Formats: sequence, structure tokens, C-alpha cells
Amino acid sequence: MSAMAPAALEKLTGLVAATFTPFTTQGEINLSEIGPYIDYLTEKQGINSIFVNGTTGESMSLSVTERKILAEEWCKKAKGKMDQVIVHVGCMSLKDSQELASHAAQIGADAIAVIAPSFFKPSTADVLKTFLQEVALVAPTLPFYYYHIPAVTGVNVPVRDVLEDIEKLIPSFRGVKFSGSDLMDFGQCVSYSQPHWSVLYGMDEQLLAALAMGAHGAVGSTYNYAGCHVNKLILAFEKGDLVQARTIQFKMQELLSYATKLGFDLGVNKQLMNELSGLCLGSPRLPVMPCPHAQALSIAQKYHSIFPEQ
Ligand SMILES: CC(=O)N[C@@H]([C@@H](O)[C@H](O)[C@H](O)CO)[C@@H](O)CC(=O)C(=O)O
Repeated sequence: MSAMAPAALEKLTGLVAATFTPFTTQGEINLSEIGPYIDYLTEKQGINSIFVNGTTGESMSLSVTERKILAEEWCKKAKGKMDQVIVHVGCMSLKDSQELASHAAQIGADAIAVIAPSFFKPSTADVLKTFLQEVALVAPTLPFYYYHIPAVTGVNVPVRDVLEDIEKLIPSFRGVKFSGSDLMDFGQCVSYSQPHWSVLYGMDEQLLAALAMGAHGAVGSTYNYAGCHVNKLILAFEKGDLVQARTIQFKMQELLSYATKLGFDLGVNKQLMNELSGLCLGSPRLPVMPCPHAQALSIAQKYHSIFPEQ
């Protein structure tokens, strides 16, 4: 390994919560909720790693300055409490992504992740890899993850093609956050992955299928409030208790299908988190609309009926 290689962190495994960004009632970022949020995740949900400023964190609706302030606060408050803080630094502009990547290195983030730019979309795996490389180059000591979420970005380059020889371009490459439904592509990523990579799954409703395919862990929004249950799903899977693992996965599916029928989007998800956690994370920022209280309450009631034990 070169002198610039990332420090040997524990391989990222298990559940990672994709955090919501706390806002005040005036719509400004609210740093005072970050400490209690981290305590809630570790103490009530058994979550020890977080993915900040991602989709759930409304990164694309935040300014670069806000993203830096948030990333710094997440890292500061997670110190000594969380295993890893992965800061998503992807932007439409390469320059902004580079600025955030180099900032993440300065503030002691454990890793960075980059989504494909989606206004001007990379047309091939090679173009996408070049974009990712240019970002990774400014933070060569940080483990680097590619963040694939085709339903949001519209960039559907097979991830397996992105992985081909990627360490020649990005020596700090450490894995993928795969938030897509194509389990064949996902399986091929796992099959090609190197022992020091983490291939993480990001569609919470079908995690069990991804575990069967060899997922090393998962990143998702629902682990903010259902991590304690999904941790049991993973444990059951690891023990070979597929009946128990399926029971929990089916409960998560029942919850999400109920929520979807009521119109589940990021605004609803955030309000559900407020209801279930007691934290004050506020409403989302436009263009995501706030959720009517009754809607989130109904989903929270469904959650409690599905998971009466908590
Ligand atoms: C489109 C979307 O928001 N997907 C979520 C899922 O956790 C999703 O909320 C869940 O599977 C329910 O549909 C994550 O993949 C997003 C994520 O990890 C992130 O916020 O970066």
C-alpha cells in the first residue's frame, strides 16, 4: 500500500442509518439535535455507523456551506460513540464535490461516498469512473464508496461495470452503496468485490434477498427507527434461521407497503422518524413537502401494531 492509502479501518458491515437532516421550524439546519440523534441511534436502535448528507439527508437541497457544517457536527458528535461516519460528498458540480471531499478529510470523516451527477448524466461507466476518480483524488486517505441510486439519479450504468479495475483509478476505493433493485447486478458486484471492500445494500424492503446474495451490510432510511428489528433479521440470517429472518423482513414490507399506500416520500419518512423517535428533526426543505401530522401518526400506529415489542 502507498503512503497515501486509507488507514486500515474495520471493514464496514452491519446496518448503517442514512440520517435525516435536522431543520429548525424556520427551515435552517439544526445542529442541536445531532447529539441526541446519535444517542438515539446507538442506544435505542443498535446502530453504530451513519451515512450523512445522503438522499435521506436532503443533500441536494443543502448548500455546500450547510453540508460542511453538518458533516463537521456529525463527525464531532459521533466521536467515541459511532464506529464510522460516512459523509456523502456527491454534487452536480465536480468542484463542489471536491471541496466537500477535501473538507471531509480535514474534519476526520471515516469515509466518503459519491453519487452519480444527474443533471448532466455520465453516459458510460468510464465517464462515471473518471468523475468519481477526480473526486477521490483530492481525499486519497479516505475510504471511498460509490453510491448507486438509479431511481433518483436516472443513472443506470451497471455497477459491475463501474467496479471493473476501479482500484487502478481509485486506490482508496472500498465499496458500493447499492440502492437499486437489480439483484443480478448486485450479485455480480459481490462476486467481483475484493476482500477489503464492502458491498452494502440500500433497498430496505428487500434486504434479506441481498443478504442471500452476499451483502456485507446495508444503508437505509428505515434503520433510523427500525434498526433494532432489522439487526435481529441480520442475526437470524447469520444463524441460518431463515424463518425468523423472513418474518422480520415481511413485517418491514408490511409497514412500507402500508406507508406507500398513504403516499410514502421523504417528507412522510422524516415525520415518521419524528413520531417514533421523539426527536425534533423538523420538516423537509422544499421541494419535498412536509407531511400532514395524521398521516405520519397512522404509519407510526401501524409500526407499533407490527412491532408491539418496542
Ligand atoms: C430512495 C431512497 O430514499 N432510498 C433509501 C431507502 O432506505 C428507502 O427509504 C427504503 O428502502 C424505503 O423505500 C436509501 O437507499 C437512501 C439512502 O441510503 C440515503 O439516504 O442515502
